[in-house]
Amino acid sequence: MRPSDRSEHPQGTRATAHEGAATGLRDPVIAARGLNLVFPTAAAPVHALKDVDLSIHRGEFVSLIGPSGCGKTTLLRVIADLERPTGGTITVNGMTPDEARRQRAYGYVFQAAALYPWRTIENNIALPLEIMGVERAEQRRRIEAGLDLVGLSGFGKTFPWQLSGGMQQRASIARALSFDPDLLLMDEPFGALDEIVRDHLNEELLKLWAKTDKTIVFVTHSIPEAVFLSTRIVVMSPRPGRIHDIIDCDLGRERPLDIRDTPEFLQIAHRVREGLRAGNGDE
Ligand SMILES: Nc1ncnc2c1ncn2[C@@H]1O[C@H](COP(=O)(O)OP(=O)(O)OP(=O)(O)O)[C@@H](O)[C@H]1O
Repeated sequence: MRPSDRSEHPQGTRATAHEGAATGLRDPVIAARGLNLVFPTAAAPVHALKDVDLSIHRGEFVSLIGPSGCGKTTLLRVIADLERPTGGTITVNGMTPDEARRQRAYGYVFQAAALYPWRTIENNIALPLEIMGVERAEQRRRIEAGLDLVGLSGFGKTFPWQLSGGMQQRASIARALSFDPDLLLMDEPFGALDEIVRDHLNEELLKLWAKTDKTIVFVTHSIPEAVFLSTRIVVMSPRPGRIHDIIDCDLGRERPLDIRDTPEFLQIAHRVREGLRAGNGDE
């Protein structure tokens, strides 16, 4: 771990050891330093992000958790170049977010599946490939691989409305992965789904992550979801939006659903809950 990263763990010490061991000295995929974002509004400026320092390394699964309005989505949108910070610096794959977006360094999965209803599932997945000018045969190959990866083989010719909410979200994940980005940004992708479907998709996402070694940044409101999925959990607090704690989640890569009943899991969940409480109390 480099000295400059120490400020990222305001209250955590375990995270420090883990990050060093797991990631060595490789350049971070995402490096935010002193990041600030103030939205000018008619009423009063909103300090959506304040002094955010965060490094995310290749192959990590990092969740952003915190109460409504703490800046989770804003941080994800800054990484994706959908918002511009008003202070500090951020790099994505060593580039500015603008360059990273142009080079299609990431796939983005929104809260709602956001599939085009007039396109079949395979044509939705093909959309980024069409925009990139990928030739037809290669498009076909990638569509099939994408459908297979998210367990939707055989559903390519259906329309979004013919699929359940969970299947639609899988299709949107396949679309985000169609051009094989190393980085996947996911904004509460399973928030609207019922618990059983969500559990299942959490398991599927973990398998996909293990298989592809992507770097994933995942926004959630759910403590169990964050602990189940993540290698690190960034606990954020609101007004202004900032990082309250970064918690190491060293449960190994193989995580069956019943890991959620183990003392290790419950201990991490407890720490996240405490962090959320303390962060809210700081207001
Ligand atoms: N375009 C905007 N203009 C003005 N204020 C904004 C804008 N986008 C976000 N905000 C404000 O910035 C703050 C952070 O919003 P953000 O959506 O990032 O929070 P969040 O943690 O993702 O919340 P939620 O969990 O409800 O999605 C909030 O106070 C929000 O109202």
